Order: sequence, then C-alpha cells, then structure tokens
Amino acid sequence: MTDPTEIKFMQIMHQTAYLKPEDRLLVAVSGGSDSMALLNLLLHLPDSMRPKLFVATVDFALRSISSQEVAAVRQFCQQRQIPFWTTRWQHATSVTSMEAQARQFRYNFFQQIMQKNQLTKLATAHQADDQAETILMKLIRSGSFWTVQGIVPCQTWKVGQLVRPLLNFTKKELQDYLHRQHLSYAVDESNFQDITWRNRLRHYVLPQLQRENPRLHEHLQQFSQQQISVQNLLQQYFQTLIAPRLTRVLQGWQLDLQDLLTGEPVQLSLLVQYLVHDLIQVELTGRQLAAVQQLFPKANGLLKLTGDWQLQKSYRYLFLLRSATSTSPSTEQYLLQIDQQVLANDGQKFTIKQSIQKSPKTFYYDHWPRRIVLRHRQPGDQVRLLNGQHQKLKARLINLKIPQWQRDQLWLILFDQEIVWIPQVYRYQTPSKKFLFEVKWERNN
Ligand SMILES: Nc1ncnc2c1ncn2[C@@H]1O[C@H](COP(=O)(O)OP(=O)(O)OP(=O)(O)O)[C@@H](O)[C@H]1O
Repeated sequence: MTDPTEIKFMQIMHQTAYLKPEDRLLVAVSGGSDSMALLNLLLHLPDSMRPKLFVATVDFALRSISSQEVAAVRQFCQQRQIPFWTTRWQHATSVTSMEAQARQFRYNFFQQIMQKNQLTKLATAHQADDQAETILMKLIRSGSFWTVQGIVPCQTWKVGQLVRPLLNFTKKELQDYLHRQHLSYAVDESNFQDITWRNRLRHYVLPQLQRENPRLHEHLQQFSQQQISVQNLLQQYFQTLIAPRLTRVLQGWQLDLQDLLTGEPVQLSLLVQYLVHDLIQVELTGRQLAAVQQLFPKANGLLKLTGDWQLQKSYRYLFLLRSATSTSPSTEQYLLQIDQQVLANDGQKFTIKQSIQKSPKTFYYDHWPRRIVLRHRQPGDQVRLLNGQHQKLKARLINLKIPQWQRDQLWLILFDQEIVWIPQVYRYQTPSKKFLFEVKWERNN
C-alpha cells in the first residue's frame, strides 16, 4: 500500500478504532466520489483491520442516469465478491420535504438489510466538506452551544453503530485518490445548482474562506471534535449537578437554583438548555435562549416553550411544567365527613379525624363542624390568625414563596366556610382547646 490517501485512512482507522475486523459493515454507496472512495479505501485496508464488507445503494430514480450508476456500483461489487443490495425509490409525496423523505427511505432500507443479515455497523461517506458546511449552517441558524454540533464520527444507531470514517478527508482529496486509482464515479448535477442554501455556501462562501486559510476544513473538523468532547463532559457534569436538586412535581419538574454554578445567566442558560433537552427533548430557539438568560436576574418570570411546556422561575426554584398546569384553578369541590376518606381528582386523598393528642398535624376548632368542604382557593380567601384577625390567603402564599401554579393546585379544607387546613401551608389558629382534629393526607407522587 503506497497511496498517501490509503496510508492516511489506515492511520485514522488505527487511531480511532471505530472499525474492527470482526465487524460486519454495511457501506452506503451512492456511486458518487465520496462513497466510491470510502468503499475502495476500506477494501485496501490490511486483512488484520478490514471488516467484512456489504454494500447498499438506493436508486432514487430522479435522474435519468441513476439506474446506470446503480449498475456501475453493482458491477464494482460483483467483481470483488461484495454482497450488494439495491432498491428503487419512486415518489415523494410532497416536493418540499423530498430530501427528508429520501433520507428516511434510505435509512429504513439500510436498517432492514442490517437486521436481516446480522450486520453490526453502517458506514456513510460524509467528508470534511460536508462537515464544514454543516457547522457553518448550524452556526448561522442558531447561537446555541448544544445545537451547533458537527457530524459525529461514530454513534449508536438503531440496529448497531453508524460510523463516518471520512470526516478528515476533503472531497478534492477523495476525487484525486479515485483518479489515481483509475476509478470512475457518478456526478450529481443537482450539486452544481444554487437552489439550496448548502449549495450556495459550498460554491461561494466556503471557497472564499478557504482562500483566507487553506486549512479551514481541518480546523472546523478539529473544532467539531473538541465541541463534541466538551459537550459530553458538560453533560456528565450537569447530570451529577442536577441529580440532587431536581424534584418531580405534579406536572413537571422543579430545580433548586440556590448556589447553583456561579449564578451567572449564561452558565444557567446552558444548563437549562441541557435540562429541557434531557427531560422533554425540546430544543430552545435563539429567541427563547435570549429570554432564558433574561429570566435569571429576575425573582419571578415565565417563558413559554415549544409544545405546551413552559419554564417558570419562582425565587430560588425553576419549574419546567406543562402549560395546562397554570390554567385557572378547578372549581371541583367535595363534601367531607369525619373519618371518611375523599379521593380528589388529582389522586390526593384526605381524611379528617378527631384527635386526642396534639401533633404538628392537628388543629383546634371552636365547635363541631356542620359542613366540611374540600376545594381549591378562590379570590378573596382569608385565613384566621391567632389574634382573631384575618389575613389574605394570597399574601400568605406570597410570603411562603409558593409559586403561582402551585397556589392553584393547593387543596383547602373548610369547616363551615372557615379555612382550617392547607397542606404544608396553614392550620387553623385559635386559642380555644375545644375540639382537636387531624387531617390524614396522602399524595399520589
Ligand atoms: N442513494 C444512496 N444510496 C446509498 N447511500 C447513499 C445514497 N445517497 C447518499 N448515501 C450515503 O449517504 C452519504 C451522505 O449523503 P449525501 O447525499 O450527503 O452525499 P453524496 O453527495 O450523495 O455522496 P457521494 O459523493 O458518495 O455521492 C453518502 O456519502 C453515502 O454514504
């Protein structure tokens, strides 16, 4: 083996160890320069490194020459005794998402072949030009550290692993290699048109940048590797940091922000992006990202996210909740009898008992109640203080820093229209020691 591209490929395969001789590898070959070069480079690996190779090609039937291209790949494989599969894709149901539909079709086909033939890995021929285009496109679209991610060289994928061994090679390098090997390849004319943003970037922006620095592709690939590595580290760090601070609440999660990181908004927004992605698989838009940063210096604030989710900052806590949680409180109402358990519509259970012994769960009341009601709060609700005066319930909830959404979820127990008990918030206050009651309360989570 003397070709410099083959030597470079072998060295990278050796260093990265993405592929092993015991692997059964499906190579996705379109017939273009990148995938033909990949197939040939794999074939020229020494026996001790070369996985068992299989090839699949999707005939997209969009160009008149596509079946000739497939025939050329088939012949290449037959001559070298490589098992080969192909299938034909006829129609896209809508023009706008044609590329996405084609990709979906392609990967489904690969998955089926891998399952049927016990293949462990899939290789595609994404190379350094694809990488540079991808990073720049994402950077232009978004300013998020988590979403500006380059193409990953190796990842777990449906039925095994997906590897991209050519990210360190430019298209030009691969085409020069094929010429030296006297191998032909198909040329996709649509790549020369300027309809797509990717093509315009490829034809005008990247060549200009490359003139400024010919090592641009190398640098972008290096940047991508470091970025992925830092993301992994940060993910691990955030996971351990968040674990003791994250609590499941009724319809979402609560995060304790007290002394978290340095309290700096950019750090916190990095963590929130991670959290939102990890918990509900939602990516924040650029505008939402800016709003998250503005949320942190404030004591309270609310930010609507994609779907029916929202972020709520409430003093030292951050809530990630379904928006439905904060709709107006339910007017549900239950009549209670002493010693009889009531099951509320959110699964919480309440029983009122007469008690003999005073405890943190008991309260005194002046007379035997005639009517006992369980309901949510209503405007104007007041609670009695020990001196006989009343305080607005809302003021008490604000003092206790109970967030808005939680206030509307609270259950109140009333004896003859007087609030006597609210879980973790209030117990009736009176100097009278006439009747002692206890509320047994069970939460569903
Ligand atoms: N029709 C196809 N059949 C099989 N694999 C494909 C097909 N189209 C693309 N691929 C695989 O997906 C990778 C990325 O696809 P993309 O469309 O970005 O590349 P491409 O420009 O078609 O690459 P190539 O130069 O190999 O034709 C290809 O390198 C190849 O491994």
